[in-house]
Amino acid sequence: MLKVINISYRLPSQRMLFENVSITMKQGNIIGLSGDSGLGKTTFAKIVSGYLQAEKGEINWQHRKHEASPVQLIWQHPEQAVNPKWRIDKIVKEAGELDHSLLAACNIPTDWLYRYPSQLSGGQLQRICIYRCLVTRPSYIIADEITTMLDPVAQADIWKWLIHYVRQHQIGLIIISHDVLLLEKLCDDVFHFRDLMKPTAVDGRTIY
Ligand SMILES: Nc1ncnc2c1ncn2[C@@H]1O[C@H](COP(=O)(O)OP(=O)(O)OP(=O)(O)O)[C@@H](O)[C@H]1O
Repeated sequence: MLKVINISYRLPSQRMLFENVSITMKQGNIIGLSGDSGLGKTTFAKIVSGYLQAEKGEINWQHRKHEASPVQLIWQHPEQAVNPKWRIDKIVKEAGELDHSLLAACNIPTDWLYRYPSQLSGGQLQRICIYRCLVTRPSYIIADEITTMLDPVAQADIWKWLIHYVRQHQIGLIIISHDVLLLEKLCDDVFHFRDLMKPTAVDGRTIY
């Protein structure tokens, strides 16, 4: 179980961005998170995956001993998530030993490993970022607008195998998107970010 309990975040300007956000999910569940621009969804994702510290609140998970965070974030802009001066083989090996069966599952031909990020399309580079996330064997993944910049065919392609993979490996997935129709198609449940902040969430909002 991933339990996020009453987390609050204050911006450098001292304005509270959000207060008492709670969510509970099991491995193997797929949850959609929508909400207006600027509500704090990306900030929430960064906190839960360990990139930012909440002002208060708790994040708990049950996880086997592991070096990498059990909650991994896949970013919206893959080109900003990788070092442009590194070849792809170096980028992926940074996250873990090369796993050829996972490369095949991600539909990544080995010749991509000898290219630089600028020599791959946005969709191809996002696959590399997804591989890099999966090779750390996460228990949970937060996918923050990961296909927004892709054409519909590339979008459908990524979701088809990623959803299959997380279901097969019992990984919990939170998908953040403005596309509510897409969320309704892919997810077991869809929530508006604002609903996670309701006062009723004081003792932790339980999904399922
Ligand atoms: N380090 C920071 N300094 C100042 N303001 C920040 C900082 N980080 C986030 N913000 C502000 O916090 C608000 C929430 O940002 P965030 O990216 O989390 O929202 P979001 O809900 O993901 O939006 P979108 O749907 O547009 O991606 C925005 O107004 C943003 O400008």
